[in-house]
Amino acid sequence: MRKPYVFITRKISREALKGLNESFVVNMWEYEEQPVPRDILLEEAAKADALLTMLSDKVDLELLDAARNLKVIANLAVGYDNIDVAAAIERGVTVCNTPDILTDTTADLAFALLMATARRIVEAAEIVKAGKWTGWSPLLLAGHDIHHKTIGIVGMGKIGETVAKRATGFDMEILYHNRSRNTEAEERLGARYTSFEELITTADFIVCLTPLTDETAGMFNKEAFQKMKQSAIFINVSRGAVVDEDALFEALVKGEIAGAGLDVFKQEPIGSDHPLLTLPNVVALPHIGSASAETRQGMIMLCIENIARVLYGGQPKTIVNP
Ligand SMILES: NC(=O)C1=CN([C@@H]2O[C@H](COP(=O)(O)OP(=O)(O)OC[C@H]3O[C@@H](n4cnc5c(N)ncnc54)[C@H](OP(=O)(O)O)[C@@H]3O)[C@@H](O)[C@H]2O)C=CC1
Ligand SMILES: O=CC(=O)O
Repeated sequence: MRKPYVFITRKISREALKGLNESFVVNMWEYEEQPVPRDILLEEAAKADALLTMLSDKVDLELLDAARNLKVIANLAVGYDNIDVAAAIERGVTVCNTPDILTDTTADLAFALLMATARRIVEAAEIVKAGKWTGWSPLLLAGHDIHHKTIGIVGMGKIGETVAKRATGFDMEILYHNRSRNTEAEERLGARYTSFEELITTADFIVCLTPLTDETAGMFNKEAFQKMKQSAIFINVSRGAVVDEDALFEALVKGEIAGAGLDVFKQEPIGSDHPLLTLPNVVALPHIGSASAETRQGMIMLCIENIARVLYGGQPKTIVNP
């Protein structure tokens, strides 16, 4: 009998594959930092019973139509906007992601980015390393206070709540906006539900943690940035496409807002000549929200477990139900 074929779209440790190797034929793209080329992905998908994908792999109709044997896609991310989930489900393919396991690590990064942007940590460190620190002065690199300010979280889900928990330690007032109220966060963290409009006009820190959907795409546009306080700092750890990056650039250049901390971009990797990267009040990171060694290892093991469960005919631990 043919053994099920599993294709992994990025190099991961062979050690992690032990649980799959006994029962399945496993193959992987052997590069850690380079995504699998599209033609190879399509060829592999055509043979695969299971795919372990990255958020940079586009799983669209073309791929799904080529993937006649495919039973499960395990995406190494909680976000799944890279996958046409409805089309996968229609074809009987189970889609899995990695919620929960990355929540704390991503919230740590979001809060670190907020702090780095507010307190100009990257600028300050660069000045010291470049030998440009000429001495102490009263307003040298004076940034914005974080404590006792108002944080507005758009997307108060698992990660949003965990960022809010960190904000309580800084005595911050917490506002949030979702499509539906999160009463648990209100009770546990003292968060207050507001409209999107109220949140963006009153918060000192606006933190985006929604998934990328048709509704959230471009939600931070010119109009939104114009409504923010001139002292506001915008933090995005969601997906780049929730932001109109030209509008953000304009808002920063015109001083309509004070700064931005960005872990995600519309085009990843962002080109080094992108206008946003020329601004001193932008802290830009290479999409590292969940990138701690422990969490990434846990995410890989969860994907492997999900694949094994589905190929053995069972239910995955974490399934995407849009
Ligand atoms: N930068 C990085 O490395 C990482 C980025 N992420 C991103 O963070 C996202 C959130 O993850 P997680 O917290 O686990 O997901 P959750 O599903 O737990 O939370 C998402 C939240 O967004 C809200 N939301 C959805 N649509 C809208 C909308 N149109 N307007 C306002 N709020 C909305 C949801 O509430 P409601 O349904 O009531 O609207 C929910 O509270 C991921 O989808 C991913 O894109 C995640 C991990 C790492
Ligand atoms: O961006 C990362 C994710 O897990 O989603």
